[in-house]
Amino acid sequence: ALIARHDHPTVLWGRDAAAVAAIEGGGENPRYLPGIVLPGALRATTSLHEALADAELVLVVVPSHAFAETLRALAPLRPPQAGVAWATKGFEPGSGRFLHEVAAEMLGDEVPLAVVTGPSFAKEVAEGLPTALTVHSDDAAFCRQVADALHGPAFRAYTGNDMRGAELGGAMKNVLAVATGVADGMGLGLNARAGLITRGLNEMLRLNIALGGRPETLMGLAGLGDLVLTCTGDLSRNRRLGLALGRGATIADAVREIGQVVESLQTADEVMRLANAHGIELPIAEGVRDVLHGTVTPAEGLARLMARERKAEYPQSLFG
Ligand SMILES: NC(=O)C1=CN([C@@H]2O[C@H](COP(=O)(O)OP(=O)(O)OC[C@H]3O[C@@H](n4cnc5c(N)ncnc54)[C@H](OP(=O)(O)O)[C@@H]3O)[C@@H](O)[C@H]2O)C=CC1
Ligand SMILES: O=C(CO)COP(=O)(O)O
Repeated sequence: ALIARHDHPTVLWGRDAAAVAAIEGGGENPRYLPGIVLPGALRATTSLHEALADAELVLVVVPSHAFAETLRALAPLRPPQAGVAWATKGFEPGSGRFLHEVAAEMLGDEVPLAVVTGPSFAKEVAEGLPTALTVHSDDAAFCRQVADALHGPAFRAYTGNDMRGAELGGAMKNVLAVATGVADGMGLGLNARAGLITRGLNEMLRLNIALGGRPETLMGLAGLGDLVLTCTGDLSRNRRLGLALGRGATIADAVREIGQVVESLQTADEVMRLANAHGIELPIAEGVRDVLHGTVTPAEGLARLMARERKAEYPQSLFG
């Protein structure tokens, strides 16, 4: 909708014929964006072939568990001129690979790739509310092309060249949003929420540095920006999962009630796999992983965090 509003001929592909018909015929996505009038210029189709014909840019926005299969389907249909960007947040479930690694393997090293990420609830973007996010790519020209398509009167698209850091931020904030949701659901107060956000940012920074990433990416829209949004905004599905668990709901009931993708359910495992592989302690992310697996209750998770030894806030500088 955003790109179509910027006068780019835009074709949305979806697999649900009824949803596609509602968008194409009625200008509305009744399940995911009810009541929001989509631009008349936005086309929709169930044919990936039709969606990709003549495309100059492909933007993938499926959940992380569907990322690889979607790239596999689009790879043979992608016009040679079209680079591939994605707004998906997470890792490849099971392998923990970064999505830019999956994309490079499936599409080949010569295809321009970009990560679109930052604090951007879909509903607010669709409503035309002011939003700022960031596009990261190793290909500067493609990065500018993606940012230009998104940038407009109500949308600021920044650019960068740290795909790894940008993807790590988008993935980790979903896990940390569950933690603040749990704390708020348990009624632990505003101090606890601010403490979790700040120490959560510290977990992002430490893992990113262990992976060889740049701290400024995590201090920007891809990290801190999205962390604050998702840890405080009740539009976040990951935060809502935490809220429900903190109030005593079961995971199954909470997920059913939310009715949309909750990326942390997969990402928490992959974040901890990455952290363990690099010998990095992430007590908040680990607590979320264990609560999501049901091996620890929210109260036990809290007790575990509070019982940790006192230590320096920054044992060593993160900024060199
Ligand atoms: N919503 C948001 O505010 C933001 C979301 N993101 C990220 O975007 C990604 C998608 O999230 P979001 O759109 O919100 O999730 P939703 O749960 O709202 O929607 C998921 C969409 O992906 C489709 N889908 C799921 N699996 C497949 C598949 N195998 N093949 C094709 N289509 C599939 C669904 O189709 P169907 O209805 O047929 O199941 C549906 O249209 C996530 O990684 C999320 O973190 C990033 C920024 C903001
Ligand atoms: O990524 C998002 C906003 O930037 C959406 O967050 P949730 O997936 O938690 O709803």
